[in-house]
Amino acid sequence: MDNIRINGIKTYAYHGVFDAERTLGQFFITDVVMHLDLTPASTTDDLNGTVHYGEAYQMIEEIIKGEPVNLIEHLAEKVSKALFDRYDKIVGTEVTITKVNPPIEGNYDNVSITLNRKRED
Ligand SMILES: Nc1nc2c(c(=O)[nH]1)N=C([C@H](O)[C@@H](O)CO)CN2
Repeated sequence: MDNIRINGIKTYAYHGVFDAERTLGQFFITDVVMHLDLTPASTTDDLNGTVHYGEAYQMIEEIIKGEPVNLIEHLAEKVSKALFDRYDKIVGTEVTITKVNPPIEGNYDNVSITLNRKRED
């Protein structure tokens, strides 16, 4: 299946279980894969045959900057649902959210979760 990817959306936001995360905030990186048939766009050279990734970016960024939630899993679910609701052409999504510097002691680079979702008809 063809796909459109938006990679490395870096956003400062206030999601997390702990009070400190809600008050201080932290950086989140969001990577999105949208599965759809790109043949209409690739054959006609018409933007109407695909998803405008600039518009999708704005919507995703608004969600990440929006109402704080506890879990990055829930945040990813909100992004995925919004993409399906806004774009009929999308048949599947992969949303990865990374906490760049979470308040967890240890030697590691970062933490992330990935949700894979298919359109339910
Ligand atoms: N699976 C998850 N585990 C944890 C999350 C999360 O979003 N998903 N969040 C936290 C805290 O908010 C974290 O930032 C610091 O421990 C804990 N575990």
